[in-house]
Amino acid sequence: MLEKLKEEVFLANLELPKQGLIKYTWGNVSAVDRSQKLFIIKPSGVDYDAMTADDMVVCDFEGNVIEGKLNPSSDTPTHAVLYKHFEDIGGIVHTHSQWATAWAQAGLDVPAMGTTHADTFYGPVPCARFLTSEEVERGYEKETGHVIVNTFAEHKLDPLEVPGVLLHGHAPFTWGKTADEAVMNAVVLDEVCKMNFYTRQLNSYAEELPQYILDKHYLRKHGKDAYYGQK
Ligand SMILES: O=C(CO)[C@@H](O)[C@@H](O)COP(=O)(O)O
Repeated sequence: MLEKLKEEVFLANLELPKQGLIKYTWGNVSAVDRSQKLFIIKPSGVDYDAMTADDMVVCDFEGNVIEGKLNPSSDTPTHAVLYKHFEDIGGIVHTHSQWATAWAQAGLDVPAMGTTHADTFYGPVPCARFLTSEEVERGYEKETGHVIVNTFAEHKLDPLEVPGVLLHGHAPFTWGKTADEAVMNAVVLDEVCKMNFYTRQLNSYAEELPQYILDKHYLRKHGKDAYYGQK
């Protein structure tokens, strides 16, 4: 069942260590099949060198395992909530990549300081609040998903325009139309966190990108009048 998508998810997971986004098993990638209301995610805590496409786990939008011999990622309930509420996304990534995690631990939104940011994220990437002890008690990973969804609702953000978030004290989640796009967005987010850090070291008063440059860069790559690349 869903063999092609399993292969895609497996390969996207292997990209995380290749891109230097994770150490050990500190991350996960999933992708969804909207027609079947099912998603595929990597198994929990399995060494990337030992993992095969056949180890991928099929889950429903409640996080129940539908097919697979291994336990799914511990973050499966978060992915399930995001697929349920962000109806246009096709893939999700969670990492503990160094630079984005440093910003998450600092509890800072990631401002759009340059066009590297604007090519992918149409505005600042928000840092969602700490979970409360009640939320952790109620269901840590599921409530993590709800905190992300509520953060986007409060900031009136479109998850396709801002395809990522930081969680205070934790790390980033990114997403995209596919698992590969979600991985690319995780790479970009980590890079812009690093660039922003250095920018603020060089000039703590460095300004955020003016709105018209943010518009220009985001919209030339995305949206109906996009002209970047071979469109
Ligand atoms: O956030 C964490 C650990 O803090 C987990 O996402 C990470 O270790 C990945 O766990 P899984 O192997 O996907 O269960």
